[in-house]
Amino acid sequence: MLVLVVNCGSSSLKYQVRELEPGADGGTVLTSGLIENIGSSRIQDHTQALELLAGRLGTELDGRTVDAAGHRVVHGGERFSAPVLATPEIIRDIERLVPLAPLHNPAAVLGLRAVQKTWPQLPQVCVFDTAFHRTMPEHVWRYAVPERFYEHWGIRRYGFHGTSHDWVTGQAADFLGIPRERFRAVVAHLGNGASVTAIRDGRSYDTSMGYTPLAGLVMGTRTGDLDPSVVTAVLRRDPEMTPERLDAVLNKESGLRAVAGDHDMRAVQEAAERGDERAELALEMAAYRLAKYVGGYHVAVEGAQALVFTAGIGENAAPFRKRVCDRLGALGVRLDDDANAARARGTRRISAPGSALEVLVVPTDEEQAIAAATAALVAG
Ligand SMILES: Nc1ncnc2c1ncn2[C@@H]1O[C@H](COP(=O)(O)OP(=O)(O)O)[C@@H](O)[C@H]1O
Ligand SMILES: CC(=O)OP(=O)(O)O
Ligand SMILES: [Mg+2]
Repeated sequence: MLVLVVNCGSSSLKYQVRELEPGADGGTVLTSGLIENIGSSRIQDHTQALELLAGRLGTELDGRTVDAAGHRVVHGGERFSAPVLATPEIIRDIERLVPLAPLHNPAAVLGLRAVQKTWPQLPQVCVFDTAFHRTMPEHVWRYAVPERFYEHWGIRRYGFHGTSHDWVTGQAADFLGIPRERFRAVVAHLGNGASVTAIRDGRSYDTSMGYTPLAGLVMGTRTGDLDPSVVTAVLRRDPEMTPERLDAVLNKESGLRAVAGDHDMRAVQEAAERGDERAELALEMAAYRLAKYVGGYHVAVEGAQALVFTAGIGENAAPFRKRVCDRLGALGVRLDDDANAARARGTRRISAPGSALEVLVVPTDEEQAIAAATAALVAG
């Protein structure tokens, strides 16, 4: 079976076509690609990115046709706790969740509809970022707010990047030879969006994102954790400010972009190396915030066996990993500086012998996980 996997991130569209058997692993990759910098002058939006993709597939597949498409959908709310076959009604439900994930669900909806238009008979499956975090206990997913916030509006913590956290957890446990159901870890998914998850008994116990993907770490363009009074204060003081405008400021004009003037980690690192003080400050803020979470989650899981870095920054930004690990000496974390700096690929250990936690880099593979779930659902 040929499965097209579509992963619409906030600034990128990753796709793969995989050949696989239902019930087996993610199979082999026939073709793949990445359309980056969505939102730039070259590629204005996801619709344009999808047009580009349809054109490329025509030539890359050499006449073969895909049997199903699997989509990464960021917000599944409380309704979706497992992958589902997309119907027009399901797509409308995902659209209804747009206010909860303004950077992401619109892209997923565009992707679902664009594929439907191009290949009307193609079964499509939605795989949700929120599903993996459904194992969080109630004292973790609750906010200490009046009950009606949850009852009327579903205001609770959901957590995101679940497909990635799930996949990376399995890979890390395998690498270390620890049975997954006994694996305790802290997994840091650091991309444009970034989140850290406490893994207990191989499952999600806590995670840094919340009601929306705005909470937690300092990200490329998002604030991460913030005193909610900041929101009410700005709304009161700035007569021009509206909730929609402030949403955009907190999601798209904050984080590294606000502090360092650029949202891209490569650019911020280069600026810091040139001695740019704002870039240096942004990196210290981001590393400090992450280190605090790692300490907290080490406690949450009653002693993590491993700290795992993944996604664009986690897999590639060795100086940033070092900044974080250097703050974790009190936990007994010892980095192997050479292993950390080595330009390697694949799952690898970067901690020194005797480190209290194994520190690993594990490439994430959301596409493989989505392909497997898609094939299983379509075949079943
Ligand atoms: N070699 C590298 N060094 C430092 N940062 C990198 C490197 N490669 C990619 N990144 C960073 O990874 C981030 C994008 O991660 P990615 O997982 O692709 O994001 P998303 O899927 O959320 O769009 C960007 O901040 C980018 O600068
Ligand atoms: C949920 C989220 O932040 O996704 P991304 O990292 O793709 O922006
Ligand atoms: Mg991503």
